[in-house]
Amino acid sequence: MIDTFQRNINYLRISVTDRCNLRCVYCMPPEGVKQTPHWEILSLEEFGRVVDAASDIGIRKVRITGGEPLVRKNIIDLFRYIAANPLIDDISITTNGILFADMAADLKKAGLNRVNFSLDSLNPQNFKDITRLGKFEDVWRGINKAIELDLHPVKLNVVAVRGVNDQEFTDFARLSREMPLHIRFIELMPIGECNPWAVGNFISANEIMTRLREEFGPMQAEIKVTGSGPAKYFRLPGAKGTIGFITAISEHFCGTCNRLRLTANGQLRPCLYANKEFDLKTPLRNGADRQELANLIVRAIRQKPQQHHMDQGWTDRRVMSQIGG
Ligand SMILES: Nc1nc2c(ncn2[C@@H]2O[C@H](COP(=O)(O)OP(=O)(O)OP(=O)(O)O)[C@@H](O)[C@H]2O)c(=O)[nH]1
Ligand SMILES: C[S@@+](CC[C@H](N)C(=O)[O-])C[C@H]1O[C@@H](n2cnc3c(N)ncnc32)[C@H](O)[C@@H]1O
Ligand code: SF4
Ligand code: SF4
Repeated sequence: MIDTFQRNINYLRISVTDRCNLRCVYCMPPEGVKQTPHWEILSLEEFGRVVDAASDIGIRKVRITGGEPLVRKNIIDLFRYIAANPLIDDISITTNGILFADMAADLKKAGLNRVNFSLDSLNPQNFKDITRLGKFEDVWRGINKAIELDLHPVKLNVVAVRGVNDQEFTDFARLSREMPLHIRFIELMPIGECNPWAVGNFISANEIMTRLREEFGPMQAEIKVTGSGPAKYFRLPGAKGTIGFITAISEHFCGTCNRLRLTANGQLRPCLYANKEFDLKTPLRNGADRQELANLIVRAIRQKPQQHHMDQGWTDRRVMSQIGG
């Protein structure tokens, strides 16, 4: 569906749980966030009904995220359900990768097309410090499994944080030379847990680019890596993979925004950064049919804002793990 600002909204991101097996420093406090009661979280069947209705009004791509989507019980069933919808042509996941390796083959069989891993450090100790709970080797095994199973393009999300992983940017770039990985540096957004800490530790994509050029020389702009997101890609000479930038702060991409978000408790959120949400849980549980749900989704899309206002601070009660990144 085309929204008020002539953007084609064809991408739905679903946060299937607000729970997570890690506690990344920029995303969650050490004790985790207060969990939503079980009954408030949509069932897999309810998520499936929303996807069906959304596909009727033009959603073609679905990303499963969280919290950590792979901690959700029976999550593979949801992939299988979505894959059976002939209108959906791309099913992807954003995961911290801890549980991925052992589930990869089943996920692929159920319909997963591709995977984005969040990995902020290539150094096992630094990785542990950032995630508080994670083991680097588990994620690394997952990444290799994704390559082996041809879940291409395999992307790595690296949230850039000054004093935390900026000493590793060149290592990540080197990795893109050696392996068929698309490594995306994400500008830290002042959301939830890391606001206002994020402001002091922010590194712009421009600064990262300058550092990489100093080390590797000019990079070639890459026209397209399969995906629905806002990253811009470059390639080092002869590299198997690419380097991408997600410039949510320094150069926002709201003008070409194509997405909607559904939170784990059934709220449709037209913009990551605007706290306006549309309740789908109540109608779902009151027996709304596919057409009624589709009408509600249309109503939400009509109120999608033109752009974010991150400069005005974060006033939402939600944190990133509840919105799905
Ligand atoms: N401001 C803003 N940031 C976003 C948006 N979508 C994604 N991001 C940021 O980009 C990060 C990576 O997103 P992913 O979950 O990997 O998905 P993607 O980049 O849309 O996926 P592809 O389809 O593979 O391009 C997110 O965690 C956010 O930090 C958005 O709509 N607005
Ligand atoms: C919230 S996580 C959910 C999925 C999964 N747990 C994971 O980490 O991939 C989705 C993405 O949001 C990113 N993220 C979380 N907080 C962020 C912030 N404040 N600024 C930018 N990206 C953030 C994470 O790095 C991750 O790539
Ligand atoms: S970024 Fe992902 S893995 Fe890290 S705490 Fe947030 S939800 Fe969990
Ligand atoms: S901040 Fe909102 S409008 Fe801008 S790209 Fe993200 S979701 Fe779209």
